[in-house]
Amino acid sequence: MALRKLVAGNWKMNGDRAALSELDSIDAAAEAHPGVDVAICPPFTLIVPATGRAPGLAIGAQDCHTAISGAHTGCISAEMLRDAGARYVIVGHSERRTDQHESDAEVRAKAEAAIAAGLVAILCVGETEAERDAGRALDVVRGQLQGSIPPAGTGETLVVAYEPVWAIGTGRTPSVADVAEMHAAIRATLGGLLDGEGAAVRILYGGSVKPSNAAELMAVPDVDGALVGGASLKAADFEPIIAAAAA
Ligand SMILES: O=C(CO)COP(=O)(O)O
Repeated sequence: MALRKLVAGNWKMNGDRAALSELDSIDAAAEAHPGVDVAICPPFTLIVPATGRAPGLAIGAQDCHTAISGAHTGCISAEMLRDAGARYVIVGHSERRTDQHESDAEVRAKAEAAIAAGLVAILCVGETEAERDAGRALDVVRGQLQGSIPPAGTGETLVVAYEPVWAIGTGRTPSVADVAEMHAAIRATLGGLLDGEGAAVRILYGGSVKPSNAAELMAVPDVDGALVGGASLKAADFEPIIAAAAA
């Protein structure tokens, strides 16, 4: 089943108000390709101005807390993100799994909080280079999915992003055959965890997606879009990726 593709940009800890000018032509590119969903996940500080500046784009966040509110200094809840105008939130990014020691159980709780707040959770999984070299990539990702997929997730509320850690920000990508093998394994695992809904959950590829490789990645079976880091910061790089997803 061909699912509607989603191209999401993760700005990570980059961007100030001046950078929002990039959204003008990204918004126009999204409008020019109505068959593709386009989202930008800027830092928290830019969510409100981003929604005001680019009403045609879906805006997302890069993390949320597991609780709705309370004594959690410095944290942001999914409800707050929804109130700010966000529609998506990334959970379980490998940078947070490493830097903030987030576990699969915590990632699942964040995804559940996001869905309860009416957001779409983009849940990230992916193996390290050592795990791939040891032949464990499929097992590692299956384990992450089993530990973190919310059982109530549907095609409307949940997106999975496969991001091999060693491909993030390195310019390296897995072979098309390796991406195909992993996405097929993720699809099968989702089927086991979510029954019929597993076929409706979009599976994005992320890790050094750029204009020069987007077309071949988007053509891989069960690649339902991309989660893009560095190449989402500049409209000139992001627009061709949107176009590749639309082709
Ligand atoms: O981590 C990523 C997106 O979440 C990928 O980052 P790059 O596209 O910069 O490799």
